Amino acid sequence: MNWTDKAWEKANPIYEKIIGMPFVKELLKGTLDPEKFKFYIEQDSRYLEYFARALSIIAAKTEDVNIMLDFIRFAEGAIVVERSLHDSYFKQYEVKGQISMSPTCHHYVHFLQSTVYMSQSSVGIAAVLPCFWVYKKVGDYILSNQNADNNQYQNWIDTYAGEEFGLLVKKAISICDKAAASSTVEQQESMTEVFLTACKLEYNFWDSAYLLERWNSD
Ligand SMILES: Cc1ncc(CO)c(N)n1
Ligand SMILES: Cc1ncsc1CCO
Repeated sequence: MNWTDKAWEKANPIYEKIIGMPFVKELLKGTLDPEKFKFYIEQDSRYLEYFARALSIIAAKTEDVNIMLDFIRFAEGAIVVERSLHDSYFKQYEVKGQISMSPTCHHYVHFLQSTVYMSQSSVGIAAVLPCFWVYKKVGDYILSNQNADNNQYQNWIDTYAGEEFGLLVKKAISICDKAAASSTVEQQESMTEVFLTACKLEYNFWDSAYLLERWNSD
């Protein structure tokens, strides 16, 4: 069994909870409160910038030039997706000025940042894998279960359920399996730990948008 098969088996209960979340269910039906989606998109824009930074750090740290190139391209892709969110949803929702990070967004981006800086590249790769894989699974789940025409969130759904994104996800999974295959058991355990933490943070990220999370002192 590949490392990613085992890791997904452990992550599956978290994924099952994610597809049962009100945020995801209402996104699927198109009934999600636009205020909640706006909150999500604003936070996601901050997230994607730091995600791209994390991917770039992995690119810089890996010894394999082919993997370096893959991660440079992933980082570019994340910035392109961020820009397209800006161009469409930010205009639609009239978002202006700098957005400050919610506690959960802050937690997630700094978890990624410290993991990629402090750990060897295989562990960094495992930490960013849920950002690819969970979104692909959720995007596909929504696409195959939705029946509403004219979903106001279709643009978002198509980004992650699309074939283009699917190819990137396959590539990230295969890089992770190769990295795990040349790692010790202890290193593989570290990979699994950060992978599961990132899956939990994906849950929290949607949850925090649904709750319009604030800092307690605000
Ligand atoms: C929080 C979060 N995780 C993953 C993705 C997809 O990479 C995203 N856009 N936002
Ligand atoms: C995982 C992910 N999410 C948005 S872009 C991206 C990587 C594509 O390069």
